[in-house]
Amino acid sequence: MKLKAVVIDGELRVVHQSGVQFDAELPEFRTQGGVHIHTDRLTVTSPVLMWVKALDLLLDKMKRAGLDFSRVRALSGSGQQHGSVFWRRGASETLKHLDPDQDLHQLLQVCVFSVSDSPVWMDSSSTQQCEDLQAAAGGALRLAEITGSRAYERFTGNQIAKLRQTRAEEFQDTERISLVSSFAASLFLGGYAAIDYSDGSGMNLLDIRTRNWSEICLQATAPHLDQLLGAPLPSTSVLGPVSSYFVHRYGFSESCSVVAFTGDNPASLAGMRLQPGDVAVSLGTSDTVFLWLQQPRPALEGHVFCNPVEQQEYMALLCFKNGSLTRERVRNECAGASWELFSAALRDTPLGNHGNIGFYFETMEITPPVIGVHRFDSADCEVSSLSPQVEVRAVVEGQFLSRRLHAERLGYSIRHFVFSVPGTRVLATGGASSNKEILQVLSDVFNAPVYTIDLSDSTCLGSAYRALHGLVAESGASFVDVVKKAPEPRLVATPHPKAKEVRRPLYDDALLASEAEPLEQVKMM
Ligand SMILES: Nc1ncnc2c1ncn2[C@@H]1O[C@H](COP(=O)(O)OP(=O)(O)O)[C@@H](O)[C@H]1O
Ligand SMILES: O=C(CO)[C@@H](O)[C@H](O)COP(=O)(O)O
Repeated sequence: MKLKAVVIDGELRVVHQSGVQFDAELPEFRTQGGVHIHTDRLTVTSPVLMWVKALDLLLDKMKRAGLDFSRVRALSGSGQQHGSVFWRRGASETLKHLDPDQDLHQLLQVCVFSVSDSPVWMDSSSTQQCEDLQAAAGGALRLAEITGSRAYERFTGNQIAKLRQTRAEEFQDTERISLVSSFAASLFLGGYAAIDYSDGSGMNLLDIRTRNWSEICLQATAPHLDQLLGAPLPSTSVLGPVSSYFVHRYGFSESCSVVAFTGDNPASLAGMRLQPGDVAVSLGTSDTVFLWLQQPRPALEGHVFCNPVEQQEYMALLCFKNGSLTRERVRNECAGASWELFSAALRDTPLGNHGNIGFYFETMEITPPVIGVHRFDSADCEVSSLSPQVEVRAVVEGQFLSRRLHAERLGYSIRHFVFSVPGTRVLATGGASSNKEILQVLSDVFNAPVYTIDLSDSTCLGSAYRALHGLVAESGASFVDVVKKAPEPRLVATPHPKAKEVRRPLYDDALLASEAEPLEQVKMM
């Protein structure tokens, strides 16, 4: 988990990149993977001041590297979706008068946040609040029709309801609630930034058709919540100029525009210049699969968000919690903690893994909502272990099989695409998309060609593209036109000629078995 920055020039070339790793460079916050997992194993938070301090470090690194901030015409950004920041009463005054001689961490460490540990996307502790919200909205499907998703524990509205019920004093002391994205934008603006439609769709609070807060959801969550949230705005909005703090401390121009920040997945859609018909697979901390949608058709599984670059359109997304961290654990146990050895194991084992497969839901999964680890040998018998090399392939094939199954279900439910339709491109991004062997398995399991963009971090690049678009969006210029000079995605893997053949008997059988019986057992654990 990192805070990262990318700077592009007018030709869309990347001219600067920097990053700050939370665990390693800010050890005083004692996070693992950027988060604290609480003793109930359900509550997951991050210290909000760690994010603030990371921004100080990042901007200092960029300055030391010689970046001329005065040439930056616009900035935007993205944050992990769903996470929330609670500003204490009086914080807006503090934000307006930041002293450029001090760093942000010093200025904001006392009395600015009513909750010091922000709930993040990995949290799954608000089940009761989810049930309450669905009951108030008239059921899970009705809630999905309004907000694009049934109630999910990590969605911000349910986290807000939980905080109001369990920490009433802190809640009373809150004057504004931001998402991680609008929180970061607020720091640059020196005032509260609006939540954009796209990231706002991950809250179970926004009506994705009217693009306004849903009255039913607001009322079921907390009194006067609209005042705490502020009005949502289009994702392409210019929110204002950068604050005088950044002008004096880093030399930004007074006319540098702050364009609305958004969620990491929406930003990634922009960074990959996703087109209708493409399937994006993001292999970051979470694995996500997302598509461009023209019409919203919300279902009980998956999410529909407002589109971050085309105001009238949408995107569909599936999120899988047991992604990179699970692959890392198997790497540590079976491949000597080395990605090279992990990749070698994938090269040395055949597609289909001789019928061995595993499903590794080490923490409560989001899609599907189950927990437990199950391995099956070639005779479909459940086994307690596999040899190290086989285990490596089993985890990657099992993960992508599950991604494909749920994406196909989403595809069918929105009647949008079916894999193996000629021309379907899988666009891969996120940290693990730098691993060619992992991408080969993705291509084989999805039976489609896999493409990447030069930068494995499409969220950052997407934020830079969105900043550029924000400068001209009001005049009607389309995002596609603004980014047409960007390099085309590169083909990195094509499916093995036998992918389809091997897939049917081995993958689909294992898939049906896992989703029916074993997972039913898991559900009862
Ligand atoms: N060579 C590699 N092979 C497989 N996975 C990798 C490799 N390098 C990094 N990763 C994975 O990428 C993840 C980080 O991805 P990143 O996109 O930076 O995360 P985030 O979405 O949280 O910003 C790490 O958890 C790590 O497991
Ligand atoms: O919960 C979701 C999407 O709904 C996650 O995808 C978060 O947006 C965080 O992702 P990482 O960037 O940490 O993988």
